[in-house]
Amino acid sequence: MLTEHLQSIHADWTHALQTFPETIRSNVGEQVQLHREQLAASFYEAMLANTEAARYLDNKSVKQRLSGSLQRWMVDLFQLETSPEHIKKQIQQQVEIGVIHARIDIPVHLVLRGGRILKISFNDCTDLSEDAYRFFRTLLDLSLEVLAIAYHKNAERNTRTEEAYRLFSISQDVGREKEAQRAALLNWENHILFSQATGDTSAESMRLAQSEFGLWFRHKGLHAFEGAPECNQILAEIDRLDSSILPLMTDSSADKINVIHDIRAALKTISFCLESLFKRSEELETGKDVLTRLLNRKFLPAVMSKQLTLARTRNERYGLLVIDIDHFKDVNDTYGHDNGDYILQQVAVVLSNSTRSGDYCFRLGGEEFMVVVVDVNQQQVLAVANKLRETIAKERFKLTSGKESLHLTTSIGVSVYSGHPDYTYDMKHADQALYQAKQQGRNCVVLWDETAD
Ligand SMILES: Nc1nc2c(ncn2[C@@H]2O[C@H](COP(=O)(O)OP(=O)(O)OP(=O)(O)O)[C@@H](O)[C@H]2O)c(=O)[nH]1
Repeated sequence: MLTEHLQSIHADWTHALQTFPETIRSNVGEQVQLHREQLAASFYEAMLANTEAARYLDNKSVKQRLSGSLQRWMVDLFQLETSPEHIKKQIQQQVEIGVIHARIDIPVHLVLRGGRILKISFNDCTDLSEDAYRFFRTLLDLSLEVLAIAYHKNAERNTRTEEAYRLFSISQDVGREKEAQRAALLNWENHILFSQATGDTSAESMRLAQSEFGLWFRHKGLHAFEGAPECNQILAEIDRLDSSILPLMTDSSADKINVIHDIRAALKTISFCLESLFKRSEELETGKDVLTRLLNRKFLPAVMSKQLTLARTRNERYGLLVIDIDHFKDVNDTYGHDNGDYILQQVAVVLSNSTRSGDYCFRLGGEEFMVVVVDVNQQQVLAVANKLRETIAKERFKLTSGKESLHLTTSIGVSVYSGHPDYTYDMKHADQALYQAKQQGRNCVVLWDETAD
């Protein structure tokens, strides 16, 4: 589903394809195809000459990857196809590019500058009718508009998450806040019961939304926990209590015992949601995965952008190890989930103890971990990966009974910083190498092969 903004772009895109005759569109498409190398060359020449843009680029990546991607993007953009599905696909592709720009943090003005360079170069290397140039500019502008929308949305989301987190961690002591809000909710319940007993049931003084808890939740909690699904659930329960259940307190035909039960049940749901929100925020506050105490995924962007800056400015390369426990499902199936959890904790300890203090150990999720090995070359990363694999294979992992133990093996996919400004690019390669390690029979290390891409 396209958002409202993108739907209007879809309409404009369709209109542009309908307005310009096929002869013009096909002519422009052919010229883009013919001059793609030259267009990409002038684009990157101008970008590399710009100090700000050059921070995101280097000659090797331009030659090996970026120039080819830019050429493919342009040729794709000027395909002759005009079906609504094709236009939708085109728009979605531009959205994906905008999301990557936001992740890499490439400012929009540089993207616009790129668009301007392409327009000038296309003019310089072709000799076409004014209508053809107009078509070229229209489609390029539509694409840039989508890129900017996607960029803005994602950059804004990142900032909002950070803001919410900051607000919470700066102004609150999470542990104390949790206790205070639990107590506020309990106070409200006591207040309701007391009002019922004394017959003082004026609706306004009883509304949960206006209580200390309600005010805190609506003004601070919602902001701090923004985006969490429990927020809507709490809001819905507050609303249900205030608008449907509380009025029954003054309704002489309602069964008061049932009303009290309903209030209790709603408060229980709210408490439960609140508990899980706080639990997540404690995890967020420390940046640690609750089970293993390793770093959680949330902190990947922060850590990786620091590493990328070091790689760019000080030429300190890093390696990524994506580590997956082999046949972990069998461990759960044979010894139960608690033992599975216990083993994950022990694997995390081995990872922490076997890496240097400057390295970063993440739990990516489930039984998959990642180590960012800092300041290394390819040979050193491979040595670290092999040492880790051997250490884990030699270890005896205890079961919760304390009596038995078992051996485990791991498969490890390795990639080395490639110069790409988007860290997910190298992570994807480490993932692909891990897949190969599993294919090769597990309990092994595979380095991502650059020539295989
Ligand atoms: N105990 C426990 N198990 C988990 C956790 N997260 C994921 N798992 C389990 O990890 C297992 C992963 O299984 P698969 O993805 O099939 O992989 P595998 O059995 O390790 O097999 P290969 O990776 O192919 O060697 C599943 O059984 C998940 O339920 C967790 O937090 N605790």
